[in-house]
Amino acid sequence: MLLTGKRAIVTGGSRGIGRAISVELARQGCDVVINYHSRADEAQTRDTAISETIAEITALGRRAIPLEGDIALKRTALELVELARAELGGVDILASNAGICPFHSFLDMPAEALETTIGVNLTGAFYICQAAANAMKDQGTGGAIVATSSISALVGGAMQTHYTPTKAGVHSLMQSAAIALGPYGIRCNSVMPGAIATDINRDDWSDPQKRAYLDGRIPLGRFGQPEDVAKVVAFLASDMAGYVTGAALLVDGGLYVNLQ
Ligand SMILES: NC(=O)C1=CN([C@@H]2O[C@H](COP(=O)(O)OP(=O)(O)OC[C@H]3O[C@@H](n4cnc5c(N)ncnc54)[C@H](OP(=O)(O)O)[C@@H]3O)[C@@H](O)[C@H]2O)C=CC1
Ligand SMILES: C[C@H](O)[C@@H]1OC(=O)[C@H](O)[C@@H]1O
Repeated sequence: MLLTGKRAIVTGGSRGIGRAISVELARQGCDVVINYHSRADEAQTRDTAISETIAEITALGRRAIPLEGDIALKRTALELVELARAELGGVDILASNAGICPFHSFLDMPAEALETTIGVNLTGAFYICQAAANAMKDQGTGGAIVATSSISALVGGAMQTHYTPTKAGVHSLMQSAAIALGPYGIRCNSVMPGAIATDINRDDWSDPQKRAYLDGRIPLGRFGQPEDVAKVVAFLASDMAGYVTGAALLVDGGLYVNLQ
């Protein structure tokens, strides 16, 4: 195990990549505070998702402590860190992962779609990184922050003009935070997933033509699974990456480098 006895916070941890990160961190020895958030009309789906995640972690013999809350709000970040302190005695690892991507064309982008996407993906990442870093600094034992950026930090998407800048922003946040927090022994890195099969892109990829096109562009010949990303997050959070900070790691099956 890479992370025996560590205490972690994972945002957006009920489904998809965040769920896989929560479970992998537990498999590697962490207890985990898990943040999630759903619209009221999705309550049943949400409750099932978080319950399944908790059950999986409990079966591994680790603790899973859920906290529902909108990560765009600073209040949620402070509550998450307070919960980790109260229940686990502190926080050693943060996986800042929560994100949304409501696909929309550029020229008629509603202000609300833009502002919500920036709020959850970038402002939310800032607040939780700041709150966790303050706790790690106070503890005096260092820590590791791994943010979920994206291949979309490096390349664009016509239906993602509100989204790709947030992922570039998360990448940049980790670079600057690595400098600010290095003196406290806190490492900050990001993962850049490529095309990973989760709910976020289910509708977009229901178009068979788009799916076939993407399929053909991935040198490793398959879409990624959430677990492909989670393993890299666990590595970056661990002492195996003890001299890695300010780095970004593509987890994309080679998609980014495949020009022709
Ligand atoms: N899938 C992909 O191809 C890629 C994904 N990414 C990034 O990976 C991250 C995870 O995405 P993915 O797993 O695919 O998406 P999913 O839609 O499967 O999961 C999103 C998670 O984020 C949570 N969430 C959504 N909004 C909020 C909010 N306001 N506050 C707190 N939690 C919230 C959801 O909680 P709930 O279940 O309660 O709704 C859920 O746990 C995102 O940052 C995304 O940008 C990056 C590159 C590629
Ligand atoms: C949601 C998209 O399918 C997914 O999100 C990303 O960040 C990737 O670049 C894909 O576009």
